[in-house]
Amino acid sequence: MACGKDGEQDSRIGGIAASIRVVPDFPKKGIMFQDITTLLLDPKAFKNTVDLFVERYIGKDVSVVAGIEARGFIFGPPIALAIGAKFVPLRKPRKLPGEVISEKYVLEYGTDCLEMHVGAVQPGDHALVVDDLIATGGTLCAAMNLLERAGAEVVECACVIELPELKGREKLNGKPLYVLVESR
Ligand SMILES: O=P(O)(O)OC[C@H]1O[C@H](OP(=O)(O)OP(=O)(O)O)[C@H](O)[C@@H]1O
Ligand SMILES: Nc1ncnc2[nH]cnc12
Repeated sequence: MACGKDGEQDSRIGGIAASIRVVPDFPKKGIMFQDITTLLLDPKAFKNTVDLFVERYIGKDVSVVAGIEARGFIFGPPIALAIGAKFVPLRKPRKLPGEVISEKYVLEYGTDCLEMHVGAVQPGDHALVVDDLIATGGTLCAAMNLLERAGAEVVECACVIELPELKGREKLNGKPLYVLVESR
């Protein structure tokens, strides 16, 4: 969770958490869907979200922000622009036109695959992986595998929301994960 130097929660977190709508039983029964589209409707909450990430990563030698399709494409690019890093989209299969590397993974509700353009990331790049949410951690794991296969060092993963009961953090092989809010 985002805390200040004295360990207290940043005062912006409450507004961010309150702006996220929770939709029960979407897209199927038993899933409490964390809907960030309502956060995007609140310019103050959206700006505070991006600012909190930028404040954490500016000046930290991050050379690439990798955003995960689709919702990582909302938060990743403004962070990349603000910290002076390149943005690399990690896309669902058959969307990227160039040569790709692929990683399959298991989701809370199904399976999927992520692809990255060969050459987008170089050995020696320092990567930050950005997504809206970590559930089981499978998506972030696949993203990190792609970046590491390309020779990058993954510095950290950053998400707006964590579903702690799914223990996705434990799947990240000790890689640090920074989140702003826990699911309600
Ligand atoms: O931690 P995990 O269990 O892997 O799940 C997290 C992923 O699930 C959601 O994306 P989804 O696959 O639903 O795709 P979308 O963003 O295209 O809707 C979310 O945006 C994360 O990317
Ligand atoms: N509960 C959830 N809410 C939103 N996105 C998700 N992706 C996986 N689980 C999710």
